[in-house]
Amino acid sequence: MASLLFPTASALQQNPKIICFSTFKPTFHSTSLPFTYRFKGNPGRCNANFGNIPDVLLDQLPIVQSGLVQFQRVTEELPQTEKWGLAVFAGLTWIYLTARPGVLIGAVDAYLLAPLQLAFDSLTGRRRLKMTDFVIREKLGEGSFGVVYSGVVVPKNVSVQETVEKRGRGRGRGRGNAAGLDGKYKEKVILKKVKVGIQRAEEFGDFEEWFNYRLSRAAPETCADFLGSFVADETKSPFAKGGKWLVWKFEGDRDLEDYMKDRSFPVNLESLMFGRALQGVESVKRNALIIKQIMRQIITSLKKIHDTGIVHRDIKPANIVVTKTGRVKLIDFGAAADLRIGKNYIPKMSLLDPDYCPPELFVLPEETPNPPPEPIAALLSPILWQLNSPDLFDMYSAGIVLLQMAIPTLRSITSLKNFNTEIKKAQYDLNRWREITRLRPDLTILELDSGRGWDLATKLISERGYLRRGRLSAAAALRHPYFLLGGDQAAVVMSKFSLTK
Ligand SMILES: Nc1ncnc2c1ncn2[C@@H]1O[C@H](COP(=O)(O)OP(=O)(O)OP(=O)(O)O)[C@@H](O)[C@H]1O
Repeated sequence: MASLLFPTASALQQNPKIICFSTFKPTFHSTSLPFTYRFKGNPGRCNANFGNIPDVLLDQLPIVQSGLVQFQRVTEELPQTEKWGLAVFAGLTWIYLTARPGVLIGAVDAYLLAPLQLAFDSLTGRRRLKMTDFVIREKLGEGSFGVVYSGVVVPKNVSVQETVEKRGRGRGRGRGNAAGLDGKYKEKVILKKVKVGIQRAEEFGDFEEWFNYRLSRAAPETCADFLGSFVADETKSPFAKGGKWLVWKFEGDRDLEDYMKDRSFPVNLESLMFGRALQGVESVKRNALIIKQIMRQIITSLKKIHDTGIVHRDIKPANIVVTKTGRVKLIDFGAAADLRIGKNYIPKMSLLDPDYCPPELFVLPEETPNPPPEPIAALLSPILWQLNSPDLFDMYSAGIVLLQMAIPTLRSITSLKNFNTEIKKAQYDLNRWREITRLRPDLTILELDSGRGWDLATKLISERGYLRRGRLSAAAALRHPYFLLGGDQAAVVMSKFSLTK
């Protein structure tokens, strides 16, 4: 990195990488350098602060500079109207390239940041994981394409024979210390074994890896910290030679589904999220604030991933982990689709959990063709996004999560299934559902503050309206009165300053 701050004449002569953009006509130049740099007037007066500019960008500056000179020369000769036309065209192109899902930033990510990340990870050894780096603790779950385990990282100077931790005290999802492994094994991880021999499992494993790397660059705070992948080099249960494994940092003991199964929900999340800041608040209001904070975090994360062109497609409490600092993170990107370049998008294929899936079933209309090659898909993606608002798919699922958190009787699998049957009958109109339901929902939490929570729920759980819109996007949901002036944010801030947490 080179730091450029108020360059003086001598600095300009000494540092081959200083360029003053504000002027173009030459009065000073240095030829002792690989490029010829020209500056107008007194270079000591050039007072732009470039901050820390990476060398790789600085190397591009001569090209940019000469481009600007060329541009100025060309436009100088043009008549005024054409100059305006050019400016409008440049403006519209800029708007198009920066509109969601961000063709320009996507190209920077694909052609610059991803290779840089790969180079950095290779240099630091992050991409050289191997099976002997980990000891498996216990199986946490199994999906269609993978089996998930908790595990620990074997410290560098230690070699272990066993691949699976021996049973003992303190076992279980990261609780207690790593039993039998004498406390040296402090770094807990989550490992997902991609199933071998299952149709499309390997493909989904590769997609999940790709999405995790992409999000680790674009929106790292939204998802579990991805450590990389490895291929097992021998068969030693549960490893099978040639099988692929994905590894994440262990983010928390329980996911939102685990917390919601507990009768004390949402109070069981209070101390994690707010410390003691809600003490003294009346019970219903306290519950409402906890739920609002969880919902705010889920929707903020959704907004960030949607901004990158990614739709998660499997939002549900089991795919939301709560960290020990009270942060909510999204996991399981195996079903996600990047609609900027068409990654993991196959027309008419849905990989859904029917309990959380919106009525349209597909993220894009069924007649959408197979995506073209990635650069072309990327160029067309703002149009596709404007016409179809694929992000609203996740917003419906988020609405179901809100309803389940706020209405205790909707938390069991059976009652959620009944709800889905009823809401279908009510044509996905929550107000109509309220009149016909036999589930006797307690709507107290949603009815607080003049029913703001209920209003938000009705705008998330709905059919798509005119032009496939209607349902609130993540950005619009965050502007809904339910979140505006929400006391949950104030309580989070207070808990940060409180020493009693
Ligand atoms: N980084 C993590 N930190 C803590 N717990 C995690 C993490 N990743 C996953 N888990 C736990 O493991 C469970 C299963 O993970 P996940 O949902 O990714 O796999 P799955 O659904 O079983 O597999 P599939 O991808 O085949 O659907 C989660 O519900 C969560 O409780």
